[in-house]
Amino acid sequence: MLRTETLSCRLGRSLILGDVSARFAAGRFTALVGANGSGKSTLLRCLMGIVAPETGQVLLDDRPVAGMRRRALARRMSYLPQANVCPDHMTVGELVELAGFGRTGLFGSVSGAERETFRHALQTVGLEGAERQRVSQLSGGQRQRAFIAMVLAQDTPLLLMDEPVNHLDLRYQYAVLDLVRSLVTDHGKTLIMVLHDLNLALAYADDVVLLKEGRVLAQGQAREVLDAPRVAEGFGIETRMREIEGRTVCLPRGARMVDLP
Ligand SMILES: Nc1ncnc2c1ncn2[C@@H]1O[C@H](COP(=O)(O)OP(=O)(O)OP(=O)(O)O)[C@@H](O)[C@H]1O
Repeated sequence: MLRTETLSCRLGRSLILGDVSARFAAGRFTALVGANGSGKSTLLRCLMGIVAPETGQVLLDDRPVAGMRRRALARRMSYLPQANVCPDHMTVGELVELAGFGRTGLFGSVSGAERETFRHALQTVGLEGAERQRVSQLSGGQRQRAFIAMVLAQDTPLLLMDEPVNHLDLRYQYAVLDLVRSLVTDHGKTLIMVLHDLNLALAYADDVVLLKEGRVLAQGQAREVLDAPRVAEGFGIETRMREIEGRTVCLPRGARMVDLP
């Protein structure tokens, strides 16, 4: 289990996170939600040990992440940042092969099994056959899918993803979310994902951590946390929750919508 204990974080002079004690249960999909600027990306970066907390700590199976070696951490956790960059000349195949670094080191050779993992990751995001294409020459959504493949190919027990489906068309939003859901359900992986779409969080996530202004407003099972009063408090909007085919769906209230015939 990954958790933070009374974590606070300052960037420049601003306190970005304050007193955050969040739990990310093993073998579950936790969606990290909250308004723009509420601190979701900063919290993910603290979890990865990229940003050092001012006070408090991040614990992985009760051990402080701060004391762990980067390589050991890379075998346990993979991370997809919100903005991804790679050298201009890098191909899709080379990008995905970077996934082996945590296991083999930068100059280790790639085994047959790993090649199969890379191929499967590319197939999942619909980029099989694009290995020789330059990442810089792909569309925004295709590029995002290449980076998702790189993270999937790392095959770590824990995956942290920052808004991975934002630029994707619906087919690949669902393909990526279906896949990560099955990694959690069928393969026991632990997933922490920043998601803006509350309906995707309700459809795919087990748990939710809702941030507001750098603090945890609520956490727990998605359907319990995401009710209309909490969404109003967290996002400053009026919504209504409806049950459709046994699922909770969040709809805008008061917004002008198309009249039904
Ligand atoms: N390097 C930095 N220096 C100073 N402030 C920063 C820095 N990076 C982020 N911030 C501030 O920290 C706050 C939280 O940013 P963060 O990116 O974690 O929020 P977020 O919830 O992920 O937002 P979004 O939904 O817009 O992606 C924002 O007010 C942002 O301006």
